[in-house]
Amino acid sequence: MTEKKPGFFQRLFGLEPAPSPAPPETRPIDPVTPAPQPVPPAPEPEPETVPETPITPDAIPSIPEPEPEPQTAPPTEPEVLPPPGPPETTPDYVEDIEDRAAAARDSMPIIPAPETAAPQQGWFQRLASGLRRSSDNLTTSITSVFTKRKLDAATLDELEDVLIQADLGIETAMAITDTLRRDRFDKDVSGEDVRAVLADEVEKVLGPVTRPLTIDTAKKPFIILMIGVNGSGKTTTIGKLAQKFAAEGKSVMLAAGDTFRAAAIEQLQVWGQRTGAPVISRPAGADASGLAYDAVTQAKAEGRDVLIIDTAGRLQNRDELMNELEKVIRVIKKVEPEAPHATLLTLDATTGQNALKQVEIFGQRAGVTGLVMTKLDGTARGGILVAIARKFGLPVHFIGVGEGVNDLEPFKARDFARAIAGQD
Ligand SMILES: Nc1nc2c(ncn2[C@@H]2O[C@H](COP(=O)(O)OP(=O)(O)OP(=O)(O)O)[C@@H](O)[C@H]2O)c(=O)[nH]1
Repeated sequence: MTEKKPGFFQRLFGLEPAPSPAPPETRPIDPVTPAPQPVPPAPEPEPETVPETPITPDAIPSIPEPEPEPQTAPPTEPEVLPPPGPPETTPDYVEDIEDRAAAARDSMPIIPAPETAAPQQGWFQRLASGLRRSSDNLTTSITSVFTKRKLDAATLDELEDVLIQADLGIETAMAITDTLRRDRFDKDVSGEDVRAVLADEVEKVLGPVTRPLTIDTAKKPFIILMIGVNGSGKTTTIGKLAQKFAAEGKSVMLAAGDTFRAAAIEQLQVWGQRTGAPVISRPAGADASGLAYDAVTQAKAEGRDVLIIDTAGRLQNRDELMNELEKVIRVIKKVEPEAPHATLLTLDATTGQNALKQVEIFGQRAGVTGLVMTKLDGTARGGILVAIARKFGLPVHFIGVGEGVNDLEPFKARDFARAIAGQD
């Protein structure tokens, strides 16, 4: 192996970014507002000027919150689990919350699902344009490294740096430079040759994690638990998935398990309205595990095909919040011992290296079965998916490249590899 330049690892690890956006340490509890606002019409997008986390007007906005009342500590978890069927899960109570949910739904305007920014484009075009910041970053750096015609050791070192800084991970960076060293050392090599090797290597890593989310129709309902840090895209992804499943003719129920934020409950109710899926909810501040219990009980009773349970965003290092998540899972298992049938971790691609930590801790605490990476359109750090795939080998089910309803697609290794390497 070639000797590294001084300060190489220091630069590498010194570059680790803080997770973004930084979620609040305490959670506000909001009064429930009656109905969401209609989404404004979409202006034309400007791909060249995508901000770090683009919020397009045609997007599903996170419904703005009223002035928060700071709360110093999240709701505490009781030491002992309530016996099956806590008071708030009695049939009367369930009926009551359903009536209230139905009344709330009926009073809402029908809000069409936001379209993707460029619906006329095929998925690969949208993926490529979503990943443009990542691929431009890589290809520009690669081109600037390959100024000499013959491939030498210094150029390979520089290339390795570039690949690591693009968050691909040390192993993948080394695999790429090793291939070039073996096949092309002291030979003419162009940026295009390097991009081809990059695409092949990325595809090799991502191939094994490309696994679609399969809904087992024998499970009624198939229960999906959506988890992740604050703002990683859980609720939006639930909406997009609900839309997909509904379009496949499945009967879907949603559970507004992010009981900390009134806006998150409303956001889910809007998605329920759009997709025709009933939403089980409780007022903000209610116990999330009790809500999950109600939702599973009701979805079972109604013979729903799919139940998707939202959860409050939580940082992986907030132990008490991770305990609460474990409790939600335990309570779900009381009604349906094999559930959740899928526990999906949403990862915001813009968080870069911190996503590795999120996968590790959420995996340990909540038994993540698959990943959804969102916001690949808002970052130059899309390479992090490669590092995550190599390190954890967890299935990547979906990726999101925008806020529109069609901007979430099943993950495909070859497409991703070509797009990130800037290949058409
Ligand atoms: N650009 C872009 N934005 C996205 C994508 N997915 C979600 N978003 C946006 O990210 C923001 C946060 O999404 P939410 O779905 O509210 O995230 P959450 O994880 O439910 O948030 P909490 O409830 O705070 O934990 C919203 O503005 C979404 O529209 C994506 O793939 N691309």
